[in-house]
Amino acid sequence: MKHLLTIAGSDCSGGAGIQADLKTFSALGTYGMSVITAITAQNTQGVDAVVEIDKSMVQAQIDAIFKDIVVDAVKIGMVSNSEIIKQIRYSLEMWQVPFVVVDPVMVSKSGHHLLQPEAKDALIRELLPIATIVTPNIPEAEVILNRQIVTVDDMEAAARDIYELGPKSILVKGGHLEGDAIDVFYDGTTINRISSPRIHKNNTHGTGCTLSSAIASYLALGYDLTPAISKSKDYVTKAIDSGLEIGKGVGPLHHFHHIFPLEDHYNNK
Ligand SMILES: Nc1ncnc2c1ncn2[C@@H]1O[C@H](COP(=O)(O)OP(=O)(O)O)[C@@H](O)[C@H]1O
Ligand SMILES: Cc1ncc(COP(=O)(O)OP(=O)(O)O)c(N)n1
Repeated sequence: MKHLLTIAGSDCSGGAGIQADLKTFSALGTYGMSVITAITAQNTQGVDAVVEIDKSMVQAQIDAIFKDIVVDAVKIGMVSNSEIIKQIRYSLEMWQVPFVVVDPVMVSKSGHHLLQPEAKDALIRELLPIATIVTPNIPEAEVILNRQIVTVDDMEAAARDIYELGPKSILVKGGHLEGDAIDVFYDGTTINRISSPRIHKNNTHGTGCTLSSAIASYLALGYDLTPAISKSKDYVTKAIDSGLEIGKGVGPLHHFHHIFPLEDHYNNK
């Protein structure tokens, strides 16, 4: 059994953040653990309030896990402020982990800031260089690079430029464009487009959290980056397509346990 850790914010409605991450870990047959950086009061319609956790408590949670349990991969999501970001960098350098997936969460679909604007530089400086893969959506890639991204060619150029900021690889997610859902992967050598049909359903809350947690799970399970991304995208696509109708707004994904039988992992490794 592989042990996965998410360092992220809590979404009390269960669609995004820590809750989506743990559901993904579990559905993919891994053991999930969490370090909470912030508590959000949110639902399918928006974010009502955020309380940030003190950095000393973030440190204490990380230490409690690592001094007792082997961690096979970490996914980092909502990190809120620069103090928490610096703490995460310090703690992960101290404890070391084979794979770090950084989802640079900045703004929720409903438009609420989940990263203080002052923390953007700290996120780029402290977390990108320790990332096995960083997974910005288009608005996040635009903030990181300070320029607009409107086509898939722009996504490719963005992937090359964000790679220069230090991650081992990058996936620019295309959920915010129209047409097929095309993501762009770059590992410093080759650019790949990973495409899936766009699903016209209203339950896409937590797609980014789910994708990054699935990638972390598949890396821990022994897959290389390219197959880990393809399998994760397949997982997200099916989880949207199930059309879970919960809440009055943008609903959550359905984390089917039966989509990926566990033997799949162990036979294909
Ligand atoms: N309507 C959709 N149909 C199919 N795939 C989607 C859809 N929306 C997003 N995706 C996919 O979900 C993943 C998360 O992307 P995105 O929604 O851009 O991230 P975020 O949740 O961080 O904004 C990507 O692989 C993207 O291509
Ligand atoms: C606590 C928390 N973390 C992250 C997000 C953003 O999640 P994401 O997967 O990008 O989904 P949407 O916000 O795009 O639905 C969040 N909302 N809350």
